[in-house]
Amino acid sequence: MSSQRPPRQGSRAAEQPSTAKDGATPALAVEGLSKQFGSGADAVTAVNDVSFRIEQGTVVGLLGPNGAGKTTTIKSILGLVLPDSGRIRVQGIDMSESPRAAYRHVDGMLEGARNDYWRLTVRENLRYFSTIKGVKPDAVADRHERLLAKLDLLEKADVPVRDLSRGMKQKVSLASVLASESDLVFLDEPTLGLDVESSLTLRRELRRIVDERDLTAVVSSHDMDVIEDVCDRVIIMNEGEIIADDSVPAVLDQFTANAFAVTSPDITDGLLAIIRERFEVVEVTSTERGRRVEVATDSDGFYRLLALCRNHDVTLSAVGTVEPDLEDVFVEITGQGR
Ligand SMILES: Nc1ncnc2c1ncn2[C@@H]1O[C@H](COP(=O)(O)OP(=O)(O)OP(=O)(O)O)[C@@H](O)[C@H]1O
Repeated sequence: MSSQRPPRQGSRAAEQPSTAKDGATPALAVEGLSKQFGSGADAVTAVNDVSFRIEQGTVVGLLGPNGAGKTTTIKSILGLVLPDSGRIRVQGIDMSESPRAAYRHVDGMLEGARNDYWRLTVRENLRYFSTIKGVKPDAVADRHERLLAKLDLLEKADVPVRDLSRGMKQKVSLASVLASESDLVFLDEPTLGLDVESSLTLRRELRRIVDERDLTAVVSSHDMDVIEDVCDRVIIMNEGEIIADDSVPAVLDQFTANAFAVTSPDITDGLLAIIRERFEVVEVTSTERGRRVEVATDSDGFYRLLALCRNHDVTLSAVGTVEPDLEDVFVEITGQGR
């Protein structure tokens, strides 16, 4: 897994060398990408001068509220949308100069699915998607078997895709993308519609396969657990622009805790009412150690809360900060929920 740390927010192509510091060509380099839909008063700028690069072996989460420009960015890279301006290079190959050579490296699964052939069996789909990428399926048959095993699809390998459950179809979609031997894959909502356990398995296997094959992946998901579990880095878009670009821990580190929690069996309804009057209570839960009250406040407020508890003879069984997760960070910087 790559440990590269990209530049902070607002990096621009002009400031970036064409190769990474260690001399390696990035798996993907997007420079000054812009796309407007419509014209005149109805014009919508979907993507506005977006630049980023992704080193080989990195998994990047692409996030943003609805209409942020994620799909337009991905579709531009996949050649499904013609950008107004900008340069896209895959493994150093310019997409507009040598599209065929560039597309050999790229594959994607859009909107939680890809066009698997429903009449073909699972195994046949994998062979088909290898073939269209110019890979001889017999040469990678062992790899396909391992992929099917990892995604728990072996038992269904000879079943036509149309006869599978939704979750299984989802896994076949993912397997087909991974079977194509592309080294840059776009996965849009890879866990959409999966139950909790299947989602967990898929996340774990996806990460393992990516590491094993040194793949580069761009993952777009409304499920922040997917991003936190699978991604090394996160790019957040809003209104067609990149507003954050950093490793997942660094993005989280930019936000200090702004919520605190106290827990005690001594927190009575009366005290809770006083706390509610003085603080913004986020959540009250019952725990084995007593009532847990979470308040949104800064550290000064937290000390006032502790003093209030002390004055009411409350013996605290737990106190602590509530660390922000990616969901909190996302809401904070985009001002919108998912
Ligand atoms: N084919 C199109 N014609 C006109 N406007 C479009 C078209 N495709 C996208 N847009 C507009 O461009 C903007 C960015 O859309 P895009 O689909 O790229 O956003 P997104 O971040 O993928 O959003 P979502 O999470 O809802 O899929 C939106 O305002 C959208 O309405």
